[in-house]
Amino acid sequence: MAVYTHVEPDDLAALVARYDIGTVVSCKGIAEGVENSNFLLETTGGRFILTLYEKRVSEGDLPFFVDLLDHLASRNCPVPAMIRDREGDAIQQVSGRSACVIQFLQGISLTQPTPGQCEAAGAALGAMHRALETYAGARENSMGRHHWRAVAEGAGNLDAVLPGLQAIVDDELRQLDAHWPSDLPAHVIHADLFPDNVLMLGDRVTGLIDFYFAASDFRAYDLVITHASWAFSADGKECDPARARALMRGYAGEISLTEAEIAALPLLARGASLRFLLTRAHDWIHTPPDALVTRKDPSPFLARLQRYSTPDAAELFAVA
Ligand SMILES: Nc1ncnc2c1ncn2[C@@H]1O[C@H](COP(=O)(O)OP(=O)(O)O)[C@@H](O)[C@H]1O
Ligand SMILES: N[C@@H](CCOP(=O)(O)O)C(=O)O
Repeated sequence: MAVYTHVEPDDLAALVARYDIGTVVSCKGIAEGVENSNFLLETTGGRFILTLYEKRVSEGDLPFFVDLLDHLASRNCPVPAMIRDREGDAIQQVSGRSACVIQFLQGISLTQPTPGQCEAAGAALGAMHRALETYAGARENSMGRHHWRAVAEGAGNLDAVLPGLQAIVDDELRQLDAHWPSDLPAHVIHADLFPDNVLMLGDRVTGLIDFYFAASDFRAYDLVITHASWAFSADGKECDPARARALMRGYAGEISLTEAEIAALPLLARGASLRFLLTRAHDWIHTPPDALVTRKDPSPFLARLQRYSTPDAAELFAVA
């Protein structure tokens, strides 16, 4: 359960009173998620998500996320609307946190997607990338590769998370610095399109959510984040070829990767694996003991990093 900040009933009633959404019926903490405090808010006007933004979301970035979702909605991407109050404001203050009331979307977050669902997710990612090619906004990727060393240092004793991890991370950072590409197609990307951030009904994508890591970066980096999170077993040790191919096929139906992008995929995927390994290791050490949250295990992303480093890793990205 991700609830770091609690909302008093009077504060909630005052917040809801700013909107034309009726009055509060119930408000329950949501079990999924690790970054922000999320509540399922029921009012006499319907069902909404109330998000209070925590540690990794800066208040100054919120107008960018609101604008990004407006752009994607205008291009028919299945993203939730940020609800505006009577003054037209989407961003509020509650319990000392910035907060938004967000449209509730139907659908289920998957844990073990089928190949058909992977294909649909790949297609939704590709369609979103096409919509983002025309998006004028930009945001520096605060979780991008120039920040990984600082995340590693900020995490503390990595060997306490997994024995030998510090040396692995140091070596990987050196290799990625030496070989990271500099000139691939780039625009704003989602940067965290894990299965829990895609809502689906059967094989249909009903929602793309949780854009709070969205930033300017290589589109192929977004693709490998999705590959790493959709195509592997839960322990990160096995890449399922059927799921991987389906994901790549769905994406290829929307976007034709350049040769340089295809060549870079294994290295970008190592970077993506390191990025989530590091933030999970950081949170493993630093999550407050009283937070209602289930910490995420870093080790499956070490396993992915190792798989993407094997000589045949390019085969994991085959379309057929
Ligand atoms: N717009 C939405 N419609 C329906 N459910 C949502 C919506 N936004 C979030 N959720 C639910 O809340 C959970 C946590 O949201 P998420 O944005 O992923 O949190 P976090 O940023 O903390 O990781 C999601 O897995 C989903 O179940
Ligand atoms: N997807 C990341 C962490 C961010 O969590 P989310 O709940 O916002 O997707 C991970 O799995 O490490």
